Amino acid sequence: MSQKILLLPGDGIGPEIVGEARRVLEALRQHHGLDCELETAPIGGAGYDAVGQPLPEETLAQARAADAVLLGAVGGPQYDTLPREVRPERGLLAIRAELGLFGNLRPAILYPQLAGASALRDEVVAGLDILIVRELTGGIYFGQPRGVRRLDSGERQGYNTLAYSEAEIERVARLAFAAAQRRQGRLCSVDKANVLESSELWREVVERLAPEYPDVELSHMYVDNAAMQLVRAPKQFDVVVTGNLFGDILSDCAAQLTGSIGMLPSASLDERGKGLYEPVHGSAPDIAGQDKANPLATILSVAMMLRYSLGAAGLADRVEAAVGQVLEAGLRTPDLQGGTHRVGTRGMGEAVAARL
Ligand SMILES: NC(=O)c1ccc[n+]([C@@H]2O[C@H](COP(=O)([O-])OP(=O)(O)OC[C@H]3O[C@@H](n4cnc5c(N)ncnc54)[C@H](O)[C@@H]3O)[C@@H](O)[C@H]2O)c1
Ligand SMILES: CC(C)[C@H](C(=O)O)[C@@H](O)C(=O)O
Ligand SMILES: [Mg+2]
Repeated sequence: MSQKILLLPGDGIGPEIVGEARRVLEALRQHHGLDCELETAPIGGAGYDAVGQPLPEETLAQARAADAVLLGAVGGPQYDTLPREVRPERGLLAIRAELGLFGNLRPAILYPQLAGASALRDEVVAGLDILIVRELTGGIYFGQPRGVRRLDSGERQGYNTLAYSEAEIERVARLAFAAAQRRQGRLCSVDKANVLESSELWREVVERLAPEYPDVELSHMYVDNAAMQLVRAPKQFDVVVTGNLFGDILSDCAAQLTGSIGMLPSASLDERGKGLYEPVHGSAPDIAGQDKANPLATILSVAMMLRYSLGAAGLADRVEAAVGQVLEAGLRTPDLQGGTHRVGTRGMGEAVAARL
């Protein structure tokens, strides 16, 4: 049966990179029998421009009806002065919450062809393959109360709430334990349990689950040390599980180990494994519309979509192999050092599609 894929290009470089992902999907449809229908809908600033909402109702309905969703990126300086409730980023947070996408898988893999492009020395990063499992629908991003209030002194105070329930911790921890079982069997839970009560509970719940996964070696690390260890000796990590804000920050940090943030895909999954797929990076307004953005994070997100939501692991392998081949051939977008052929967004997308 034909599978429905919803494309949400969003803002900035979003339409450019999703355009290249579409090219890859069309190559799979034409040459490898992928039976899919592609639809497109606005989100973020594009949603605001279209109907005054960063997550239009129609877009949400289409996302619910789709087998999988691919998102580019949202946001841009032209939207930064809008009221908070209608800013593009709220549209992204809303679709994650509405679809119950609590488990965000962010693999950071160094392609061997990009060894010299990593921020770290070859011997420290060669063969790097980390999976960051970020909790995505809780924590300080969603905690209530939140807002800006007037204090008795007359000055304003901005405030947010960091809260995690046992159930929220347990479901993301189980996802991470299961991922570790399929990988090297090591799970590091990252928190700030020396200061935060929410982290103390996080650590307790993760620890309580450990006996159910005897084949996984569990460790705990404070987030400040984890940031340092990621750039000191990243290969000590196999799977990292952490909260929403810590995971946001650590995944951008891990991106640089792989050569560029333009290389990091992600999958945001619900309880049943249905998902939204998106590159880890943002809308990159500084390079938008210039054919400079690296589309590989989005194309690799398509591979994750094929593997996790569309039951097409073989096609996922093909897409990842095609990415390896274009890097092997020396093609590089401006964000990637080295190589022999400078290409733009389109040139990179066409090269991957051609190898399919
Ligand atoms: N998932 C998302 O939609 C998402 C994620 C992060 C940031 N944002 C939004 O994006 C806007 C810009 O945020 P930012 O500048 O902090 O982060 P960003 O990730 O957009 O850009 C950071 C830097 O990385 C570069 N970069 C990012 N993606 C790239 C790619 N594919 N190829 C080459 N270079 C790339 C940019 O040019 C920029 O120099 C903001 O409005 C922010 O809220 C959205
Ligand atoms: C744009 C923003 C809401 C988003 C986040 O913080 O989750 C982004 O930084 C990400 O990493 O997906
Ligand atoms: Mg981020």
